[in-house]
Amino acid sequence: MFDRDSEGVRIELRSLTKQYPGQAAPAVDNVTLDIPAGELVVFVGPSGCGKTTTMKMINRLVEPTSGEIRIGGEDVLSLNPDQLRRHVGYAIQQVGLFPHLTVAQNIGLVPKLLGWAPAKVAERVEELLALVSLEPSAFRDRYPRQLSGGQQQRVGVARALAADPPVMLMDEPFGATDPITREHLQNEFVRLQKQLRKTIIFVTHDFEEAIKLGDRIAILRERSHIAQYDTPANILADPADDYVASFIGQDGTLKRLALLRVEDIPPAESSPDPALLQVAAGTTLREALDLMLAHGTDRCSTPSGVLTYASLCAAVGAPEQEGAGSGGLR
Ligand SMILES: Nc1ncnc2c1ncn2[C@@H]1O[C@H](COP(=O)(O)OP(=O)(O)OP(=O)(O)O)[C@@H](O)[C@H]1O
Repeated sequence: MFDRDSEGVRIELRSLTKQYPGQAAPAVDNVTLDIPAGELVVFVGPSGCGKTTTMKMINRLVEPTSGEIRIGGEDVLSLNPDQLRRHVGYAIQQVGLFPHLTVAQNIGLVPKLLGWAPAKVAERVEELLALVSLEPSAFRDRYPRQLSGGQQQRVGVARALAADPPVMLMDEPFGATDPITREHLQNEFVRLQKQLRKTIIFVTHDFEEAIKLGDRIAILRERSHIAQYDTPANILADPADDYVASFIGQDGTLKRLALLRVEDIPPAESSPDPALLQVAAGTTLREALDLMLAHGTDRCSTPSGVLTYASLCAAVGAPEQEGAGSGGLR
């Protein structure tokens, strides 16, 4: 199957349609989309617009009414659905851990089905627990009921990664956690994906989450019609229409600042200035702005030079406001 290589493979959806029996309109209507190898694509859209149906057709938990799906060039509809699902990682909000199996047994389920030797399964479980920041010795023998919601979701993500599939489908995998745990899981996930470069489809109705995680975002309307499919930066800079703009909301400028780091923009002066507020490389422009506001200054120094409030505004095409440095972007 397409997972000879555990790095991502391309997914192609062609005129994909799902008409549930007895429904007047299709839940997904004629969707065509290319998901490049190794990218994380987020589907965002309102409840009922068909995100989950679209995703579940890719691992054939839902059978398409018509259309084509290719993963790594292979025609998914001609594969055996059970075999297919062993090669596509799947993580969902409800986690779906088996209550009577330990954490290690839950994570090892698919590798075991694929016939891995027990020692290799055990080794993989240890590696994955460490990867999702759960201490193996403390967690491997617990049962799901002995874990917090956030810990269960991590085990869910570890299980989806277990057989090292090139494709992962994730349906609100962090949805059931409180905002702090959720942010922590998102940060870990961004770090993981930088290493793993899987092809991931990630469903959420949280646009902030989409911006944070997505290489690209597909903003969906009803019946999974694609309103815009582009990088977070391009969507924020140039929303296709009012519908897309309504997802971005009033604080589009702040969201764009959060996507750029201080080294990404031309400094106002090219040498650092030790007398100014010091901001480390890797800091986002939004964090730099917050620091400048907190220190009551409109200038800061980074390893690549001096940034000013005006240079931040110019970087995201925002009009510079009167009284620069006093919170004009807020
Ligand atoms: N098994 C089913 N039988 C009939 N209709 C269904 C079935 N599953 C989903 N639908 C309908 O298809 C449409 C799309 O549902 P889907 O779950 O894909 O949306 P979604 O965007 O994932 O929604 P949410 O964000 O609320 O999970 C909805 O109108 C839903 O009622």
